[in-house]
Amino acid sequence: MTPEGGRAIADVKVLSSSGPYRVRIGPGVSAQLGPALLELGLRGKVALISDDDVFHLHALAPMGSLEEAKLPCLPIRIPPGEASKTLARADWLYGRLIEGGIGRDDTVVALGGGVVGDLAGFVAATYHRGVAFVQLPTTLLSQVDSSVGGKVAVDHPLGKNLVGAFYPPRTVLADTDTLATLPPRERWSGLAEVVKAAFVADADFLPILEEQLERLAEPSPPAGLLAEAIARSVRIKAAVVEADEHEGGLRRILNFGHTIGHALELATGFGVLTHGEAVVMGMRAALFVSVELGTLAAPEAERATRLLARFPAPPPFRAPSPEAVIAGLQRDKKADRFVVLSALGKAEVVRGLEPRLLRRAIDKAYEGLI
Ligand SMILES: NC(=O)c1ccc[n+]([C@@H]2O[C@H](COP(=O)([O-])OP(=O)(O)OC[C@H]3O[C@@H](n4cnc5c(N)ncnc54)[C@H](O)[C@@H]3O)[C@@H](O)[C@H]2O)c1
Ligand SMILES: O=C(O)C(=O)C[C@@H](O)[C@H](O)[C@H](O)COP(=O)(O)O
Ligand SMILES: [Zn+2]
Repeated sequence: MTPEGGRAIADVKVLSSSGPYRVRIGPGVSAQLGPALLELGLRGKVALISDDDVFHLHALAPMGSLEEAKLPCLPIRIPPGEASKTLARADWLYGRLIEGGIGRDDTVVALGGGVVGDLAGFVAATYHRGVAFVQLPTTLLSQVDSSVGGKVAVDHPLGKNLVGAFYPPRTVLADTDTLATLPPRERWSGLAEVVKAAFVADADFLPILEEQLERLAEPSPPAGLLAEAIARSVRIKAAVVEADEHEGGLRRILNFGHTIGHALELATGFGVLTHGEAVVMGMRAALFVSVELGTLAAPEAERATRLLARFPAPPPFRAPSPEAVIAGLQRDKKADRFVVLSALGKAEVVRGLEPRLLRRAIDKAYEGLI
Protein backbone atom coordinates (compact mmCIF):
# COMPACT_ATOMS: atom_id res chain seq x y z
CA MET A 1 0.00 0.00 0.00
CA THR A 2 1.29 3.49 -0.82
CA PRO A 3 1.08 6.55 1.45
CA GLU A 4 -2.08 7.45 -0.46
CA GLY A 5 -3.47 4.06 0.56
CA GLY A 6 -4.02 3.14 -3.10
CA ARG A 7 -6.39 6.04 -3.70
CA ALA A 8 -6.78 7.06 -7.30
CA ILE A 9 -5.38 10.41 -8.46
CA ALA A 10 -7.85 10.30 -11.34
CA ASP A 11 -11.06 8.36 -11.74
CA VAL A 12 -12.47 8.42 -15.27
CA LYS A 13 -15.94 7.04 -16.01
CA VAL A 14 -16.41 5.40 -19.40
CA LEU A 15 -19.83 4.61 -20.86
CA SER A 16 -20.17 1.44 -22.91
CA SER A 17 -22.97 -0.71 -24.33
CA SER A 18 -22.36 -3.22 -21.55
CA GLY A 19 -22.53 -0.55 -18.86
CA PRO A 20 -20.31 2.15 -17.42
CA TYR A 21 -16.92 1.34 -15.99
CA ARG A 22 -14.33 3.25 -13.98
CA VAL A 23 -10.68 3.74 -14.84
CA ARG A 24 -8.83 4.47 -11.60
CA ILE A 25 -5.35 5.88 -12.11
CA GLY A 26 -2.82 6.35 -9.32
CA PRO A 27 -0.11 4.83 -7.16
CA GLY A 28 -1.03 1.58 -5.46
CA VAL A 29 -4.50 1.19 -6.97
CA SER A 30 -3.84 -2.46 -7.90
CA ALA A 31 -3.99 -3.20 -4.17
CA GLN A 32 -7.68 -2.28 -4.42
CA LEU A 33 -8.52 -5.21 -6.69
CA GLY A 34 -10.43 -7.22 -4.06
CA PRO A 35 -12.69 -4.35 -2.88
CA ALA A 36 -13.18 -3.21 -6.51
CA LEU A 37 -14.50 -6.66 -7.49
CA LEU A 38 -16.78 -6.86 -4.44
CA GLU A 39 -18.10 -3.38 -5.26
CA LEU A 40 -19.11 -4.73 -8.68
CA GLY A 41 -20.76 -7.79 -7.13
CA LEU A 42 -18.06 -10.07 -8.55
CA ARG A 43 -17.74 -12.62 -5.74
CA GLY A 44 -16.57 -15.64 -7.72
CA LYS A 45 -13.09 -17.03 -8.38
CA VAL A 46 -10.51 -14.86 -10.09
CA ALA A 47 -8.31 -16.15 -12.93
CA LEU A 48 -5.40 -13.71 -12.79
CA ILE A 49 -3.61 -13.83 -16.15
CA SER A 50 -0.18 -12.24 -16.33
CA ASP A 51 3.12 -12.66 -18.14
CA ASP A 52 6.08 -14.25 -16.33
CA ASP A 53 7.95 -10.98 -15.84
CA VAL A 54 5.03 -8.88 -14.70
CA PHE A 55 3.84 -11.65 -12.39
CA HIS A 56 7.15 -11.65 -10.50
CA LEU A 57 7.25 -7.88 -10.30
CA HIS A 58 3.68 -6.85 -9.59
CA ALA A 59 1.33 -9.70 -8.64
CA LEU A 60 1.81 -9.48 -4.88
CA ALA A 61 -0.37 -6.43 -4.19
CA PRO A 62 -3.42 -7.47 -6.24
CA MET A 63 -3.21 -11.09 -5.06
CA GLY A 64 -2.89 -9.93 -1.45
CA SER A 65 -6.01 -7.84 -1.83
CA LEU A 66 -7.91 -10.82 -3.26
CA GLU A 67 -6.88 -12.88 -0.26
CA GLU A 68 -8.04 -10.16 2.12
CA ALA A 69 -11.34 -10.00 0.26
CA LYS A 70 -11.58 -13.82 0.49
CA LEU A 71 -11.78 -14.19 -3.30
CA PRO A 72 -10.06 -17.40 -4.48
CA CYS A 73 -7.37 -16.74 -7.08
CA LEU A 74 -6.04 -18.92 -9.89
CA PRO A 75 -2.82 -17.32 -11.18
CA ILE A 76 -1.94 -18.16 -14.80
CA ARG A 77 1.29 -17.03 -16.45
CA ILE A 78 2.16 -16.72 -20.12
CA PRO A 79 5.51 -15.95 -21.78
CA PRO A 80 6.01 -12.18 -22.22
CA GLY A 81 5.86 -10.51 -25.64
CA GLU A 82 3.73 -10.11 -28.74
CA ALA A 83 4.41 -13.74 -29.75
CA SER A 84 1.97 -14.76 -27.00
CA LYS A 85 -0.96 -12.88 -28.56
CA THR A 86 -2.16 -15.86 -30.59
CA LEU A 87 -5.15 -18.14 -30.93
CA ALA A 88 -2.89 -21.02 -29.83
CA ARG A 89 -2.10 -19.23 -26.56
CA ALA A 90 -5.80 -18.40 -26.13
CA ASP A 91 -6.58 -22.10 -26.60
CA TRP A 92 -3.97 -22.99 -23.98
CA LEU A 93 -5.60 -20.47 -21.61
CA TYR A 94 -9.06 -22.00 -22.14
CA GLY A 95 -7.50 -25.28 -20.96
CA ARG A 96 -6.12 -23.66 -17.79
CA LEU A 97 -9.52 -22.06 -17.05
CA ILE A 98 -11.38 -25.35 -17.52
CA GLU A 99 -8.88 -27.28 -15.36
CA GLY A 100 -9.06 -24.54 -12.72
CA GLY A 101 -12.86 -24.81 -12.55
CA ILE A 102 -13.45 -21.25 -13.75
CA GLY A 103 -17.15 -20.84 -14.52
CA ARG A 104 -19.67 -18.37 -15.86
CA ASP A 105 -19.80 -16.35 -12.63
CA ASP A 106 -16.05 -16.01 -12.23
CA THR A 107 -13.75 -13.21 -13.35
CA VAL A 108 -10.73 -12.95 -15.64
CA VAL A 109 -8.22 -10.31 -14.55
CA ALA A 110 -5.43 -9.17 -16.90
CA LEU A 111 -2.30 -8.03 -15.06
CA GLY A 112 0.22 -6.78 -17.60
CA GLY A 113 0.72 -4.78 -20.76
CA GLY A 114 -1.36 -4.63 -23.90
CA VAL A 115 -0.43 -8.17 -24.89
CA VAL A 116 -1.83 -9.68 -21.69
CA GLY A 117 -4.83 -7.31 -21.80
CA ASP A 118 -5.75 -8.02 -25.43
CA LEU A 119 -5.26 -11.79 -25.05
CA ALA A 120 -6.92 -12.21 -21.65
CA GLY A 121 -9.76 -9.97 -22.82
CA PHE A 122 -10.26 -12.10 -25.92
CA VAL A 123 -10.34 -15.22 -23.75
CA ALA A 124 -12.78 -13.57 -21.29
CA ALA A 125 -15.03 -12.54 -24.20
CA THR A 126 -15.23 -16.06 -25.60
CA TYR A 127 -14.88 -18.42 -22.63
CA HIS A 128 -18.36 -19.62 -21.60
CA ARG A 129 -19.63 -16.98 -24.09
CA GLY A 130 -18.24 -14.24 -21.88
CA VAL A 131 -17.10 -13.94 -18.28
CA ALA A 132 -16.42 -10.75 -16.33
CA PHE A 133 -13.18 -9.05 -17.35
CA VAL A 134 -11.03 -6.61 -15.39
CA GLN A 135 -7.86 -4.82 -16.51
CA LEU A 136 -4.80 -4.10 -14.36
CA PRO A 137 -2.54 -2.45 -16.95
CA THR A 138 1.17 -2.27 -16.04
CA THR A 139 2.74 -0.59 -19.09
CA LEU A 140 2.37 3.05 -20.01
CA LEU A 141 0.86 1.93 -23.31
CA SER A 142 -1.77 -0.21 -21.66
CA GLN A 143 -2.60 2.48 -19.07
CA VAL A 144 -3.09 5.22 -21.67
CA ASP A 145 -4.68 3.20 -24.45
CA SER A 146 -5.22 -0.57 -24.59
CA SER A 147 -7.02 -1.10 -21.26
CA VAL A 148 -9.75 1.36 -22.25
CA GLY A 149 -12.30 1.01 -25.02
CA GLY A 150 -12.93 -2.73 -25.10
CA LYS A 151 -10.90 -3.82 -28.13
CA VAL A 152 -9.60 -7.33 -27.41
CA ALA A 153 -7.84 -9.49 -29.97
CA VAL A 154 -5.17 -11.95 -30.97
CA ASP A 155 -2.85 -11.71 -33.96
CA HIS A 156 -2.99 -14.04 -36.96
CA PRO A 157 0.17 -14.99 -38.88
CA LEU A 158 -1.31 -12.96 -41.76
CA GLY A 159 -2.17 -9.84 -39.80
CA LYS A 160 -2.29 -7.94 -36.55
CA ASN A 161 -5.38 -8.14 -34.31
CA LEU A 162 -7.34 -9.91 -37.05
CA VAL A 163 -9.32 -12.09 -34.62
CA GLY A 164 -11.04 -10.24 -31.82
CA ALA A 165 -14.07 -8.62 -30.29
CA PHE A 166 -15.35 -5.53 -28.55
CA TYR A 167 -15.55 -6.54 -24.90
CA PRO A 168 -15.37 -3.69 -22.39
CA PRO A 169 -13.79 -4.34 -18.99
CA ARG A 170 -15.88 -4.11 -15.83
CA THR A 171 -13.24 -1.87 -14.32
CA VAL A 172 -9.64 -0.72 -14.88
CA LEU A 173 -7.06 -0.19 -12.13
CA ALA A 174 -4.05 1.59 -13.60
CA ASP A 175 -1.43 1.42 -10.86
CA THR A 176 1.18 4.05 -11.71
CA ASP A 177 3.62 2.51 -9.18
CA THR A 178 4.05 -0.46 -11.54
CA LEU A 179 5.58 1.84 -14.16
CA ALA A 180 8.72 2.27 -12.01
CA THR A 181 10.07 -1.05 -13.34
CA LEU A 182 9.20 -0.42 -16.99
CA PRO A 183 12.22 -0.50 -19.36
CA PRO A 184 12.91 2.77 -21.25
CA ARG A 185 12.01 1.25 -24.61
CA GLU A 186 8.54 0.38 -23.30
CA ARG A 187 8.09 3.88 -21.82
CA TRP A 188 8.71 5.40 -25.22
CA SER A 189 6.36 2.87 -26.78
CA GLY A 190 3.58 4.10 -24.51
CA LEU A 191 4.43 7.73 -25.21
CA ALA A 192 3.79 7.06 -28.90
CA GLU A 193 0.11 6.47 -28.11
CA VAL A 194 0.02 9.54 -25.84
CA VAL A 195 1.35 11.70 -28.68
CA LYS A 196 -1.10 10.04 -31.09
CA ALA A 197 -3.99 10.96 -28.82
CA ALA A 198 -2.87 14.60 -28.80
CA PHE A 199 -2.38 14.65 -32.59
CA VAL A 200 -5.85 13.35 -33.36
CA ALA A 201 -7.95 14.96 -30.65
CA ASP A 202 -6.26 17.39 -28.27
CA ALA A 203 -4.08 20.18 -29.68
CA ASP A 204 -3.86 21.84 -26.24
CA PHE A 205 -2.03 18.76 -24.94
CA LEU A 206 0.77 19.22 -27.48
CA PRO A 207 2.66 22.10 -25.79
CA ILE A 208 2.82 20.01 -22.58
CA LEU A 209 4.22 17.06 -24.50
CA GLU A 210 6.63 19.28 -26.38
CA GLU A 211 7.92 20.58 -23.05
CA GLN A 212 7.89 17.36 -21.03
CA LEU A 213 8.37 14.44 -23.45
CA GLU A 214 11.80 13.34 -22.17
CA ARG A 215 10.78 13.85 -18.53
CA LEU A 216 7.78 11.59 -19.09
CA ALA A 217 10.13 8.90 -20.41
CA GLU A 218 12.31 8.99 -17.28
CA PRO A 219 12.16 6.03 -14.87
CA SER A 220 10.64 8.26 -12.21
CA PRO A 221 9.00 11.31 -13.75
CA PRO A 222 7.31 13.72 -11.32
CA ALA A 223 4.35 11.63 -10.11
CA GLY A 224 1.75 14.29 -10.79
CA LEU A 225 3.03 14.91 -14.32
CA LEU A 226 2.85 11.23 -15.26
CA ALA A 227 -0.56 10.59 -13.73
CA GLU A 228 -1.90 13.74 -15.40
CA ALA A 229 -0.58 12.64 -18.82
CA ILE A 230 -2.12 9.20 -18.34
CA ALA A 231 -5.44 10.64 -17.19
CA ARG A 232 -5.55 13.10 -20.07
CA SER A 233 -4.88 10.34 -22.61
CA VAL A 234 -7.55 8.16 -21.02
CA ARG A 235 -10.07 11.02 -21.13
CA ILE A 236 -9.35 11.55 -24.83
CA LYS A 237 -9.81 7.86 -25.55
CA ALA A 238 -12.92 7.63 -23.35
CA ALA A 239 -14.57 10.51 -25.20
CA VAL A 240 -13.90 8.88 -28.58
CA VAL A 241 -15.02 5.36 -27.65
CA GLU A 242 -18.12 6.65 -25.88
CA ALA A 243 -19.12 8.46 -29.08
CA ASP A 244 -18.37 5.47 -31.34
CA GLU A 245 -17.76 2.28 -29.38
CA HIS A 246 -17.82 -0.12 -32.33
CA GLU A 247 -15.76 1.98 -34.74
CA GLY A 248 -18.43 2.94 -37.22
CA GLY A 249 -16.78 6.32 -37.81
CA LEU A 250 -15.08 8.63 -35.30
CA ARG A 251 -13.16 5.86 -33.49
CA ARG A 252 -11.12 5.27 -36.65
CA ILE A 253 -9.07 8.36 -35.75
CA LEU A 254 -7.40 6.30 -32.99
CA ASN A 255 -5.85 4.32 -35.82
CA PHE A 256 -3.69 7.28 -36.88
CA GLY A 257 -0.26 5.84 -37.76
CA HIS A 258 -1.55 2.29 -37.39
CA THR A 259 -2.23 1.28 -41.01
CA ILE A 260 1.45 1.35 -41.89
CA GLY A 261 2.43 0.71 -38.24
CA HIS A 262 0.56 -2.61 -38.08
CA ALA A 263 1.91 -3.65 -41.49
CA LEU A 264 5.44 -2.93 -40.25
CA GLU A 265 4.90 -5.02 -37.12
CA LEU A 266 3.70 -7.90 -39.29
CA ALA A 267 6.38 -7.60 -41.97
CA THR A 268 9.27 -7.29 -39.48
CA GLY A 269 7.89 -10.21 -37.45
CA PHE A 270 5.68 -9.66 -34.40
CA GLY A 271 7.76 -8.43 -31.44
CA VAL A 272 10.74 -7.11 -33.41
CA LEU A 273 9.44 -3.54 -33.17
CA THR A 274 7.40 -2.44 -30.19
CA HIS A 275 3.87 -1.37 -31.07
CA GLY A 276 4.81 2.23 -30.25
CA GLU A 277 7.92 2.17 -32.45
CA ALA A 278 5.85 0.95 -35.38
CA VAL A 279 3.19 3.57 -34.69
CA VAL A 280 5.80 6.38 -34.59
CA MET A 281 7.02 5.25 -38.02
CA GLY A 282 3.43 4.99 -39.22
CA MET A 283 2.63 8.48 -37.92
CA ARG A 284 5.61 9.96 -39.79
CA ALA A 285 4.27 8.36 -42.94
CA ALA A 286 0.73 9.55 -42.22
CA LEU A 287 1.90 13.14 -41.67
CA PHE A 288 3.63 13.00 -45.05
CA VAL A 289 0.42 11.73 -46.66
CA SER A 290 -1.58 14.48 -44.91
CA VAL A 291 0.60 17.16 -46.49
CA GLU A 292 0.65 15.47 -49.90
CA LEU A 293 -3.16 15.29 -49.93
CA GLY A 294 -3.38 18.89 -48.73
CA THR A 295 -5.36 18.12 -45.58
CA LEU A 296 -2.61 19.45 -43.27
CA ALA A 297 -0.49 22.56 -43.65
CA ALA A 298 3.25 21.89 -43.99
CA PRO A 299 4.29 23.92 -40.89
CA GLU A 300 1.88 21.92 -38.71
CA ALA A 301 3.21 18.64 -40.12
CA GLU A 302 6.77 19.85 -39.47
CA ARG A 303 5.88 20.65 -35.86
CA ALA A 304 4.42 17.17 -35.38
CA THR A 305 7.36 15.52 -37.14
CA ARG A 306 9.78 17.39 -34.86
CA LEU A 307 8.06 15.89 -31.82
CA LEU A 308 8.30 12.39 -33.33
CA ALA A 309 11.99 12.93 -34.12
CA ARG A 310 12.63 13.04 -30.36
CA PHE A 311 11.61 9.38 -30.00
CA PRO A 312 14.65 7.05 -29.89
CA ALA A 313 15.14 4.97 -33.03
CA PRO A 314 14.28 1.28 -32.61
CA PRO A 315 17.23 -1.13 -32.34
CA PRO A 316 18.53 -2.04 -35.83
CA PHE A 317 16.08 -4.27 -37.70
CA ARG A 318 15.84 -5.76 -41.17
CA ALA A 319 13.58 -3.33 -43.04
CA PRO A 320 10.94 -5.13 -45.11
CA SER A 321 10.52 -4.04 -48.72
CA PRO A 322 7.69 -1.58 -49.43
CA GLU A 323 5.98 -4.43 -51.34
CA ALA A 324 6.02 -6.62 -48.23
CA VAL A 325 4.62 -3.76 -46.14
CA ILE A 326 1.90 -3.04 -48.72
CA ALA A 327 0.95 -6.73 -48.87
CA GLY A 328 0.43 -6.73 -45.10
CA LEU A 329 -1.41 -3.47 -45.24
CA GLN A 330 -3.90 -4.81 -47.77
CA ARG A 331 -4.97 -7.48 -45.28
CA ASP A 332 -5.50 -4.97 -42.47
CA LYS A 333 -9.06 -4.62 -41.19
CA LYS A 334 -9.03 -1.02 -42.39
CA ALA A 335 -6.98 -1.50 -45.52
CA ASP A 336 -9.11 0.82 -47.60
CA ARG A 337 -9.11 3.61 -45.03
CA PHE A 338 -6.25 5.83 -44.06
CA VAL A 339 -6.25 8.34 -41.18
CA VAL A 340 -4.74 11.76 -41.91
CA LEU A 341 -4.61 14.95 -39.87
CA SER A 342 -6.66 17.94 -40.97
CA ALA A 343 -5.08 20.09 -38.24
CA LEU A 344 -3.08 19.42 -35.12
CA GLY A 345 -5.65 17.89 -32.79
CA LYS A 346 -8.02 16.92 -35.60
CA ALA A 347 -8.08 13.84 -37.83
CA GLU A 348 -10.12 12.55 -40.75
CA VAL A 349 -10.31 9.39 -42.79
CA VAL A 350 -9.50 9.21 -46.50
CA ARG A 351 -10.02 6.30 -48.88
CA GLY A 352 -8.36 4.97 -51.99
CA LEU A 353 -4.76 6.07 -51.48
CA GLU A 354 -2.69 5.81 -54.66
CA PRO A 355 -0.15 2.97 -54.45
CA ARG A 356 2.63 5.38 -55.50
CA LEU A 357 1.84 7.72 -52.63
CA LEU A 358 1.75 4.77 -50.26
CA ARG A 359 5.23 3.67 -51.38
CA ARG A 360 6.61 7.17 -50.82
CA ALA A 361 4.94 7.21 -47.40
CA ILE A 362 6.66 3.94 -46.47
CA ASP A 363 10.00 5.50 -47.49
CA LYS A 364 9.15 8.37 -45.10
CA ALA A 365 8.48 5.87 -42.32
CA TYR A 366 12.01 4.48 -42.80
CA GLU A 367 13.73 7.87 -43.21
CA GLY A 368 16.80 8.14 -41.00
CA LEU A 369 16.40 4.58 -39.71
CA ILE A 370 17.80 2.41 -42.50
N1 LIG B 1 -6.78 -2.99 -27.32
C1 LIG B 1 -6.34 -1.79 -27.67
O1 LIG B 1 -7.09 -0.82 -27.76
C2 LIG B 1 -4.88 -1.60 -27.92
C3 LIG B 1 -4.34 -0.32 -27.97
C4 LIG B 1 -2.98 -0.16 -28.17
C5 LIG B 1 -2.17 -1.29 -28.29
N2 LIG B 1 -2.73 -2.52 -28.20
C6 LIG B 1 -1.88 -3.72 -28.25
O2 LIG B 1 -1.07 -3.72 -27.08
C7 LIG B 1 0.09 -4.49 -27.34
C8 LIG B 1 1.30 -3.74 -26.84
O3 LIG B 1 1.18 -3.55 -25.46
P1 LIG B 1 2.44 -3.21 -24.56
O4 LIG B 1 3.25 -2.18 -25.22
O5 LIG B 1 1.94 -2.98 -23.20
O6 LIG B 1 3.31 -4.53 -24.68
P2 LIG B 1 3.50 -5.81 -23.76
O7 LIG B 1 2.27 -6.22 -23.09
O8 LIG B 1 4.22 -6.81 -24.60
O9 LIG B 1 4.51 -5.27 -22.66
C9 LIG B 1 5.79 -4.87 -23.08
C10 LIG B 1 6.90 -5.54 -22.24
O10 LIG B 1 6.94 -4.93 -20.97
C11 LIG B 1 6.92 -5.91 -19.93
N3 LIG B 1 6.25 -5.28 -18.81
C12 LIG B 1 4.94 -5.01 -18.68
N4 LIG B 1 4.71 -4.31 -17.57
C13 LIG B 1 5.90 -4.13 -16.98
C14 LIG B 1 6.32 -3.46 -15.81
N5 LIG B 1 5.47 -2.78 -15.05
N6 LIG B 1 7.64 -3.50 -15.48
C15 LIG B 1 8.53 -4.16 -16.28
N7 LIG B 1 8.20 -4.79 -17.41
C16 LIG B 1 6.89 -4.77 -17.75
C17 LIG B 1 6.21 -7.09 -20.52
O11 LIG B 1 6.59 -8.27 -19.87
C18 LIG B 1 6.69 -7.02 -21.98
O12 LIG B 1 7.94 -7.67 -22.09
C19 LIG B 1 0.14 -4.74 -28.83
O13 LIG B 1 -0.25 -6.06 -29.09
C20 LIG B 1 -0.88 -3.76 -29.36
O14 LIG B 1 -1.46 -4.21 -30.56
C21 LIG B 1 -4.05 -2.70 -28.03
O1 LIG C 1 -8.89 1.69 -29.57
C1 LIG C 1 -8.79 1.90 -30.78
O2 LIG C 1 -9.76 2.00 -31.52
C2 LIG C 1 -7.47 2.01 -31.41
O3 LIG C 1 -7.36 2.04 -32.62
C3 LIG C 1 -6.29 2.09 -30.50
C4 LIG C 1 -4.99 1.61 -31.14
O4 LIG C 1 -3.93 2.30 -30.47
C5 LIG C 1 -4.73 0.12 -30.93
O5 LIG C 1 -3.46 -0.20 -31.39
C6 LIG C 1 -5.77 -0.84 -31.46
O6 LIG C 1 -5.50 -2.13 -31.01
C7 LIG C 1 -5.81 -0.91 -32.96
O7 LIG C 1 -6.96 -1.58 -33.28
P1 LIG C 1 -7.22 -2.28 -34.68
O8 LIG C 1 -8.69 -2.35 -34.75
O9 LIG C 1 -6.62 -1.43 -35.74
O10 LIG C 1 -6.59 -3.61 -34.63
ZN1 LIG D 1 -2.05 1.38 -30.98
